[in-house]
Amino acid sequence: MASDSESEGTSNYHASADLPGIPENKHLKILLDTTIPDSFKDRYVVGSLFTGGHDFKTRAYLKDKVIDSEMGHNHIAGPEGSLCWVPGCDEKVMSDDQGGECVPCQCDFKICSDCFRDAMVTGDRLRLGCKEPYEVHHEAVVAHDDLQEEDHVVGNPKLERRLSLIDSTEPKSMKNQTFDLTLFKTKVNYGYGNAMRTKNNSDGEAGGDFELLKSIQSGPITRKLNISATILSSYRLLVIVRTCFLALFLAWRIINPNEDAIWLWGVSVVCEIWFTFSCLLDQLPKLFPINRSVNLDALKEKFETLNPSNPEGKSDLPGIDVFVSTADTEKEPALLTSNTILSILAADYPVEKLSCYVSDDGGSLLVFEAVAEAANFANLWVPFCQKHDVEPRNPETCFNQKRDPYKNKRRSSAFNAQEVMKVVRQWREIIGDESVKTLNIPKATWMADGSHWPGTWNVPAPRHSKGDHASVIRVMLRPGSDDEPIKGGDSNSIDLTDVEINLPMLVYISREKQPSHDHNKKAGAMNALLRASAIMSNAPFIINLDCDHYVYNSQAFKEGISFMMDRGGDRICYVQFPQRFEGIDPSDRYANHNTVFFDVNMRALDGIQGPMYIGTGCLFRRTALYGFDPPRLKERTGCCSCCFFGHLKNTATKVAPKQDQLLHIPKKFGNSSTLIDSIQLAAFQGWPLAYHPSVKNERPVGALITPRELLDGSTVAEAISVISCSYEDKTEWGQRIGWIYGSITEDVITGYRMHNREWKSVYHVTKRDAFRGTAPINLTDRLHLVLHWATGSVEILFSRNNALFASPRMKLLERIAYLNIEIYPFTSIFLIVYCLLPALCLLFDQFIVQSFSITSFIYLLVITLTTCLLTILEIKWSGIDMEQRWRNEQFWLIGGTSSHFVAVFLGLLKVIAGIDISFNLTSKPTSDDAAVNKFTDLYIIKWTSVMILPITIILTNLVGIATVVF
Ligand SMILES: O=c1ccn([C@@H]2O[C@H](COP(=O)(O)OP(=O)(O)O[C@H]3O[C@H](CO)[C@@H](O)[C@H](O)[C@H]3O)[C@@H](O)[C@H]2O)c(=O)[nH]1
Ligand SMILES: [Mn+2]
Repeated sequence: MASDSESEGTSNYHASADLPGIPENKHLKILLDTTIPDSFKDRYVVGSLFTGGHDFKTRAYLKDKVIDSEMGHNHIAGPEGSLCWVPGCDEKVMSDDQGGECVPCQCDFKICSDCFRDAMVTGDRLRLGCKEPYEVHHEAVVAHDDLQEEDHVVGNPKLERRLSLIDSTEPKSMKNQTFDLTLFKTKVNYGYGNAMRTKNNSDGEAGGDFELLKSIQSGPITRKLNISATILSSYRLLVIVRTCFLALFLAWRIINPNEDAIWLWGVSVVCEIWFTFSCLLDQLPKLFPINRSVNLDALKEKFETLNPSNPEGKSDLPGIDVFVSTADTEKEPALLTSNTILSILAADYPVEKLSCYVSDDGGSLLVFEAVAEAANFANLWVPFCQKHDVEPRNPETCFNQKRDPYKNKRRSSAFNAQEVMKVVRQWREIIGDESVKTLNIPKATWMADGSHWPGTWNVPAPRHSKGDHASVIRVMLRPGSDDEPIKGGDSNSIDLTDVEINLPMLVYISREKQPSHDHNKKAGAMNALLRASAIMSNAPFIINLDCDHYVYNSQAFKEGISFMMDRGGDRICYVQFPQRFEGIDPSDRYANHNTVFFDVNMRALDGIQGPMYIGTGCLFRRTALYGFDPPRLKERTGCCSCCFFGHLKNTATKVAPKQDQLLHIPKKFGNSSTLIDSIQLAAFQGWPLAYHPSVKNERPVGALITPRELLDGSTVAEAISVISCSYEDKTEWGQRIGWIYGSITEDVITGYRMHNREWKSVYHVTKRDAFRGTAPINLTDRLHLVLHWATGSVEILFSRNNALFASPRMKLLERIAYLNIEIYPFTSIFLIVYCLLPALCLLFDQFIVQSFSITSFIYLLVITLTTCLLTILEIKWSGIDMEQRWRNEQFWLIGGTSSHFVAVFLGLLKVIAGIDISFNLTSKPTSDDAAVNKFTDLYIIKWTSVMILPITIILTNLVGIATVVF
């Protein structure tokens, strides 16, 4: 038995055998990492469950059998023979002709042939141990033959690059860090795994390099497709005509008051002015719509093709960390999450560059096990998809499986019963039957290996309930370690010969929760993942998916990355894909597809500064999420054709972030120095390829072909420390960094903040839907969803994120679009009044009706006519379905007279009385619901107070008509 104190102080990470409160825990073995060389540690990462948090000690629980199986894994060297000392490498040390170990430098730095070759090939013969250059007579010591083939590269001075290493042996101290933000400087050595060409060589080598680069530049990867000029000009003309008409009408209205019923006149004029105003806000941002297309062949040519800088044709694409959020197993079935995870793992992206992080806010063992099962199944599923080009790569949709195997069959429940019975039996033997009843048997939730689940228990207990549990990290699939893809054989149940069987990294994360801390819902969960992933994989790009949105198009990741890697891509903060839904009734009765928003408004915004961020299906640039400003370059041409006023403004070359911002970086980001150190690297890796020596913020070809570092235990332990609930105390997380807190529609604000910093975003409608999700189809749930969004909008209007206060950097039309989103719920007030007017007139005085209705009639007629024409043109340029467009209009009236009005009410309640509004998680339909009772859900009408108003309107109008008729 090792007591905790024994290992304390020697390391911030230790694996413990003694889990308190676990009887007869024979499965677990003591492991003190201090006795284990670095290179071994990573092997324990996959087998260990890391827990910790605010006042929990960080621990790694490890199982015997895991060690055994890991040791048996064929691409991990056994304990015999020394291993390479290069951080992250676990290859055997180079051997000489006689098979004995050989060390290429007198400093005795042990190195494997691959790392040695890398040090030579990348052109820098820096000795890794003593930092002196290696001698050039390397052929003598390297046993590998293939080095000879690359001699031309080694010998080519033009390709010399500097390989820099972050000294990982240095203790990870979190204090006394002076932050040197070389983020946007050009002469920097970026961390391990990223060779950086030295610039400004005296003999003009850099110029030579760019000659070489030009030869592989095959034109743009992405293109903007303009909408047909005839359609667009008629659209614009119509908008102008309509605006003029409305202005004239209003003027006439104001000049000619109806003396008989001045109240009626006043009310209707106010309503009409508002409608005109909101109509204008809605219309203006739609004047410059665009479409986009991606050329994946060009991407491949630039990033995955043989060239002198990339002699093996390895992928030079940047990494992507995918975040999946889930929070409640009742409303979000674990099977749904597993399917989403599998679709991500099977996406067509280089495995060594892809990681998937699952955030489980419920801390549920069920989700944990589901992720583990998914990881297990991925071994078969991912190569299978690759071999047979399966689409979509979500097993459930693919096989159209009809039931949820997890339903009513919770492994943990069965296991609990077994464990409890065991304890009862033991006690019976010792102290007879009677007293057993009074015994206090722990109601823990047990894991399959006999340990307690550190998260939420089936029978909640202190420190083990929703909202109160330790943090948990478990690496379910370890990152690919080899630079060579591992090809499968046909020993499996399916023949995987020549199919790559390496898998992306998969990590289960449940952040720590305590009742004393606000967890900030999804935004909080995303920020925890943002930090943990920075430490564990630090991909420069992040894709955010809700658990119910899966990858429907395996090329989607590459398509998104194309925009980031194209010229000018360094100024893009995110690429948003449309939300597309499955399981919606064919007639789309309640406009669930939201086509007008996704195909008209968002496309139009894309032509200004960019679409909004809508919570899921979005590819982010990590540094944009960190709250940095975009780089501003004066030599940009041709990339800003979309900007309305943009051309003139962007001439100043400012280095971002500002100097005074830099000094406070550690405080803003919290005290993990690993996290802070990772920022520069993420920025550099996210830049597009250099195409001209004078252009800054671009990276050299081949900088990302080196394999990434392997994870070790202390890294995961560091990741545990950044997901504790106290980490964000006194930092700017949620204020200026990461997903923004305090709003029920955190997504809109998070995107808005980026646009406010002058970042641009891109909207990409792929031919085959990139992602697909679910949406509630019955009226009640639909109205609640609308209520959720509308309340969020009202809330933003009354916050400092109001678009009226936007910085001058934000494009005017973009600002108008955000303003439109913020005020649209208010239209409901005027709409309701306007709808009630005719009925009221009928009830009171028929003469008034006549004078009122003639003018209103003209007004409504023209509005309707122009709207119809505009709609037809919109349909022509966005290609949406006529019927769906009509549904949208219909539902706008339903939502507009109900949810929107309640939203205004709730929003004002919050602003004036400070009463907080909370929304429940949206229930996701299970496959059962969808398959067995197709769309019966559609007709379910549950009573909701939201419907009071539309019903009142209908009744008043009916009564009005009745009084006239009878
Ligand atoms: O405490 C929480 C609450 C929610 N979630 C996750 O957040 C996602 C979105 O929640 P959901 O209830 O499905 O929201 P929707 O009603 O679908 O909301 C839409 O609008 C929200 C606010 O604008 C966005 O956050 C969502 O991404 C977007 O899909 C889900 O994956 C949840 O698991 C958490 O991780 N932790
Ligand atoms: Mn959702």
